[in-house]
Amino acid sequence: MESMTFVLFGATGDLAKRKIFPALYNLYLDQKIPKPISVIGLGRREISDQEFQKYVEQSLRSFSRQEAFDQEIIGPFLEAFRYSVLDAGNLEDFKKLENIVSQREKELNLPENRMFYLSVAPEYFSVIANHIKESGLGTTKGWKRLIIEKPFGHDLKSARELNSNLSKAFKEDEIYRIDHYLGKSMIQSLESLAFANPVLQTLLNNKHIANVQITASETVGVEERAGYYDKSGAIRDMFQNHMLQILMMTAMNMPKSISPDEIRKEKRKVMESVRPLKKEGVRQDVVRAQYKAGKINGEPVISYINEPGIKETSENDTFIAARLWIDNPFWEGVPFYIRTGKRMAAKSTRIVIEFKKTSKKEKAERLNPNLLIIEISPNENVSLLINSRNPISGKIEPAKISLFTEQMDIPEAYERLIYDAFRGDSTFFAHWKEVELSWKWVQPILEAFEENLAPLHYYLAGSTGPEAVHSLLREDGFHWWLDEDDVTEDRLESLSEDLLAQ
Ligand SMILES: NC(=O)C1=CN([C@@H]2O[C@H](COP(=O)(O)OP(=O)(O)OC[C@H]3O[C@@H](n4cnc5c(N)ncnc54)[C@H](OP(=O)(O)O)[C@@H]3O)[C@@H](O)[C@H]2O)C=CC1
Ligand SMILES: O=C1O[C@H](COP(=O)(O)O)[C@@H](O)[C@H](O)[C@H]1O
Repeated sequence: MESMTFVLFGATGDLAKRKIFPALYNLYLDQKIPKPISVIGLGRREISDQEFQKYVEQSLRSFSRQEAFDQEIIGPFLEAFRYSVLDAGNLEDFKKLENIVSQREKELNLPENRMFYLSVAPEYFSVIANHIKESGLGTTKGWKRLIIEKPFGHDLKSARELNSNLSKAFKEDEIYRIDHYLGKSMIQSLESLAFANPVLQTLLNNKHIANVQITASETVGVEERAGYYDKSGAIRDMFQNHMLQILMMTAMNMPKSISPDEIRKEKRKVMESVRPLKKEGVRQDVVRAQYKAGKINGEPVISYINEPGIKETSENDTFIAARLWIDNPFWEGVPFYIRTGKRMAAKSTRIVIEFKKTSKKEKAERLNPNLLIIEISPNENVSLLINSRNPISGKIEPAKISLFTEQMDIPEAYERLIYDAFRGDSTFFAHWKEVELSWKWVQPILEAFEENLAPLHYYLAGSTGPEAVHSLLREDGFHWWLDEDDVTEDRLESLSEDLLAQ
């Protein structure tokens, strides 16, 4: 890993405090950080280098995964940090920054490798990229990289504009678009799950699969982000990026080789094959909804429109579900159901793959279909629900084969992604083509919502979504699996018992 300068725009913000500093520190403790490194934090407020280092230390004490705060350990880490005041709109501030960066490169004898992390509001992305170019900061004898946070655009047009602006200063292979779901360990394991298990590889196609269900349910509400969320909704906040990324990772074919280019090429092919929607047809395949007051874990929860900062007339979606078809020879005829929502019964991100019942006997005896269950968070697990004969009763009973990964103290998504960016590995960052294809697919849905062509449904906080999301599957003869309060071991046990009782 080459030494570098890590330039952090938005160093006084929430994301830096909760995720970026702790990720850097954990990488440092795990010896996965370039040595030496220069870190330059930027924000508008006036603070000294010493105050900034204290601020970083506080963030580590509150949010670091590993607790190692002896002065001889934390001291050298903090010593790498400097701070400079910068207003994104002021080119002079960038020229001043260029001096600080160059001076530190000389002091530490660093090559001119510069990583720019934009942890600021999206309206600053283009101007910052432009000023990096104009000030000479981006003209180096080493490499330069840009890490950019979501949201990447607000719709197809704005995403294209943003990309065109960024590409005046950075080439595609220098841009690392963060989608933190791609940093989750189970998502990263999806491709090797099939690759390392020919038995699964053979089965994951339309000959054997009845449907695929992808869920990301959250118990939290809009939190302190009313201003952003009420304009974004579940469709832009979760669906266009995280959910479609999970779809691509789940449905892609085996890449020819495990390289960033090949993996991203296969992901792109999935998005190219997803059957486009027309805005007039959105209501048939998409369910949008908003939460009303309810209870979560026995505690009362207010409705979305009563959340601080949300207008009582808001028709924003806090839940979205869709039925998608992938028109390629592997997945032709297999519906993919995707849903995500806030204030639902449980926090759970998971993929459930339902196998077809192939024999008449299976159907006649109403046996449980086989399920491949991939739990992404908060638990990480892969399990297979199969039917087996109980040697004592002679009955066929569902049994679960679990492939537990020990719950070690595994690195957080931001740690993995920043480490990959340090090494120049872009596999688990979103390529522009993936982002563009996702916005293109989502665009008719945005238009249908705007033109009220799809009704807004309601669901109770603490539920599993509106009735319409259940009828969406019922129409096809399916139902959502593991849809009760929790996806725990107990839940799977009781599922087995329910099926047995049928
Ligand atoms: N927070 C989160 O959990 C997540 C955030 N994101 C994304 O990360 C980015 C940052 O979010 P977050 O940290 O929450 O935002 P905050 O509002 O907490 O912080 C914004 C940062 O930007 C700086 N800033 C504001 N205006 C300017 C300006 N004109 N010029 C230079 N710097 C400026 C602020 O500096 P100062 O305060 O000193 O003025 C502050 O450091 C956003 O794109 C957000 O969408 C993505 C996923 C999750
Ligand atoms: O990007 C986002 O993700 C979080 C959910 O992330 P998770 O890792 O906890 O599953 C979501 O709460 C937030 O609204 C969204 O912006």
